Amino acid sequence: MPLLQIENLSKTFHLHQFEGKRITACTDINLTLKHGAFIGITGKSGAGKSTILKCIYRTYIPTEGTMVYESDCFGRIDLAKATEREIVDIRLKEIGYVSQFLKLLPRITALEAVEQELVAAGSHVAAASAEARAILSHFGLSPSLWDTYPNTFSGGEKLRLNLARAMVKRPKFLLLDEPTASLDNGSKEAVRDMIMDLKKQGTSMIGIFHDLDFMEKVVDEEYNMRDGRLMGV
Ligand SMILES: Nc1ncnc2c1ncn2[C@@H]1O[C@H](COP(=O)(O)OP(=O)(O)OP(=O)(O)O)[C@@H](O)[C@H]1O
Repeated sequence: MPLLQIENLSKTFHLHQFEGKRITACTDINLTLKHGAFIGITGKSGAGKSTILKCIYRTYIPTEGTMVYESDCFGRIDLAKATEREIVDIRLKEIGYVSQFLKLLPRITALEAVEQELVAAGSHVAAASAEARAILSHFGLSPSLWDTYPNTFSGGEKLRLNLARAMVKRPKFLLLDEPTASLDNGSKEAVRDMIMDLKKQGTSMIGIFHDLDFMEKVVDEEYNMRDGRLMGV
């Protein structure tokens, strides 16, 4: 059994404020992710790449299709039909999501944001603090920023904090939406090291990339998206 089997996935948005206009972001997506594998997806802006990741993470509820996932918590489960409670549990313990956009509660410092992830997953506070510091250093987030609020961080700083938050829990399955966007070469190296490290430990991943050189060095399989459809390359 693969880790994730997506069949006939489609997502259509209904824009009620525009007289019911519809936008079909992705259509008839079929994808198999084996345990421990890394799939890379490229494609033009607006092709529907992020929509696939957001359906898997259940930020969006798919319009059609199934996404059967081998969960540690629940066994085989269709993420398209899982309850909100099941999704919350799976996000907490199994699936990480990284993007450049950061949604944090106000007045939570960068260090606390990483510590919280670990504590929510069951770590002790002292251990969480040490691990959080180590991973923020790994991703080159300046220690002078650790005790400040991330809402003023640059795009690259937000991304590095997001990477630290998602990767520190060593999730079983990681979704990466442009994990190297707006990073300098040193930070890209840190992301690559962490990806290779997670791969060695068996983490399965799906990532969206505009940086094809970076992608080709880390993924096992590549797909290209065009007009909402997924094609092999
Ligand atoms: N919440 C939403 N409501 C309405 N339309 C949406 C929504 N999310 C995405 N879309 C539309 O779906 C299409 C695909 O968007 P998506 O973000 O998946 O593309 P993408 O390939 O990830 O693009 P990019 O590389 O620019 O991030 C776009 O036309 C977008 O406007």
